[in-house]
Amino acid sequence: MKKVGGPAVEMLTNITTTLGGLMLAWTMLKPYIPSQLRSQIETYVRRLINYTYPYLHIKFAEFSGESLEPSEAYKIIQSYLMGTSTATAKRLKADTVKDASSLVLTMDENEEITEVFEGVKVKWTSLHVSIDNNNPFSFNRRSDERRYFTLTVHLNHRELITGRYIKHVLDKGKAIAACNRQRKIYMNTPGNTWDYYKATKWKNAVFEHPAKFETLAMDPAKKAEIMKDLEEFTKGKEYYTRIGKAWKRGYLLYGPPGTGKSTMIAAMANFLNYDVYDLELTTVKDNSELRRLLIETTGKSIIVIEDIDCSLDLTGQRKKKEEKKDDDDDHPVKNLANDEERRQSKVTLSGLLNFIDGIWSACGGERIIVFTTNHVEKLDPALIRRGRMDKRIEMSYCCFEAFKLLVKNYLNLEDAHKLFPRVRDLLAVAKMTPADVAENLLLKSPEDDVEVCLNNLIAELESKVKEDEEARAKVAAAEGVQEESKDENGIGNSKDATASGANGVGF
Ligand SMILES: Nc1ncnc2c1ncn2[C@@H]1O[C@H](COP(=O)(O)OP(=O)(O)OP(=O)(O)O)[C@@H](O)[C@H]1O
Ligand SMILES: [Mg+2]
Repeated sequence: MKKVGGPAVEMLTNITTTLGGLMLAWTMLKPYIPSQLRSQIETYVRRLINYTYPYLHIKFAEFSGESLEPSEAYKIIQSYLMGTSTATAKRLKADTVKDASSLVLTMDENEEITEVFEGVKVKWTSLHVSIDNNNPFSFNRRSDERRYFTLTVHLNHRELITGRYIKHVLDKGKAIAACNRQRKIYMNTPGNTWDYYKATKWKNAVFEHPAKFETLAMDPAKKAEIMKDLEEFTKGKEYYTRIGKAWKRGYLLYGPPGTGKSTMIAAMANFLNYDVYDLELTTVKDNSELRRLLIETTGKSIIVIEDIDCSLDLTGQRKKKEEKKDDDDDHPVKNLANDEERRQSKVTLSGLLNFIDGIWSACGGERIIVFTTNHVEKLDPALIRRGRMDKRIEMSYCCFEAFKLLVKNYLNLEDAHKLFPRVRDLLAVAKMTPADVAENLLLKSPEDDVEVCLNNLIAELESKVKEDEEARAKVAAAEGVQEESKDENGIGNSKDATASGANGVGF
């Protein structure tokens, strides 16, 4: 790259200074010059400036065209400049608040900063222009004010700046914006189908769930695999583009209540720094409302449909008839509560599948969709087939490793305890969820200590083992009665077969 130095720089600086003086004089004289002559002079001056002025200006306006939304480029540059201006600008302003605790500082209006990129000096100016507005009733901020960022650099470096530098600014700006933004949880609220403004809409709140993978009690190898999978997904933009697949990933979390499915979703959101859209399907009136809601979701988000088996009748007509009775037996409360909503909602399985498959390609990407269920066997295979649900994660009963993590979280106990071997033996046979184990590890009174909590847990595990044994004995007894009745009807049973084999009597 050719650099201008010595006398050339001096000459250009002189020209620039002279031009600056002339422009000031022009601004003062302008009102006294007839308009026709004025426009002619302006045209010649502009030509002269373009010919001699050695700098390139790139302007980024806050609002472009007729858009009511601030321009994406402006917002990204604003974030980018937060990093540089905090260190170098003399006048800063507090712009937004992160996590309700720390201020995010940005360069003040009409302030400028410089930085050096690959040895080239770059100047950023933040401009705020107020425009006289004759309409006293105007509520539109845009008609009164204009904000810009201007990038100034020597013309010699045009290629570097419009290529590598701008890319660097956009990449870094996006990363800073993601880091500084307040994460939100969005929930869809019931609305009125006939009135657009009262239709189901996303309402949001700041997302501050404390769940982390570090505190999630589950098999460590499984946890590490999930974290790796998520990490690869976030870095996979190029990969997804290359293979021509939308940048999304589907997770199905299944397992009994209290095994940590919802906690896992919160941990995922915190790990990835994503927003969460908690989609309550029972309040969505029909497929078109569902489509609108999904289109309104933004990138870097997790879209969650909890208890997919109870949300809607998404198991298809075929299964509906066969399993209607089973469903009612398994979820008496959920089914009664949702019965009315199910009748009203016209969201269909195929509607949901179409939107899951179709929407992503239209709306960019970086979205994760998570379904949770307590009854994976009841879901229509179409809903959870590979490609739609890329990863199925079973959240299971508490194992010893998970227990050790819960003890560390709840009782601050990192070392082994003399009661651990007993807990290990019991957990190997008893089915207890992490939620139930955690409940026993909570200190409920000032006298409680580690030993009291562990003894409580052991007592509950023992009674659970006993209950399970009794239940198994009952089932075995019932099966024995059935076997006997088969014998009486002259049908052979397995015991006879084993006995004859043992006696060496063959064919
Ligand atoms: N694996 C786990 N690790 C740590 N805490 C857990 C775990 N599982 C459950 N918990 C604790 O139990 C509570 C309930 O768990 P959670 O709501 O995540 O269960 P769930 O599987 O979503 O249940 P449901 O099927 O009823 O929705 C959580 O608030 C958390 O404190
Ligand atoms: Mg849950």
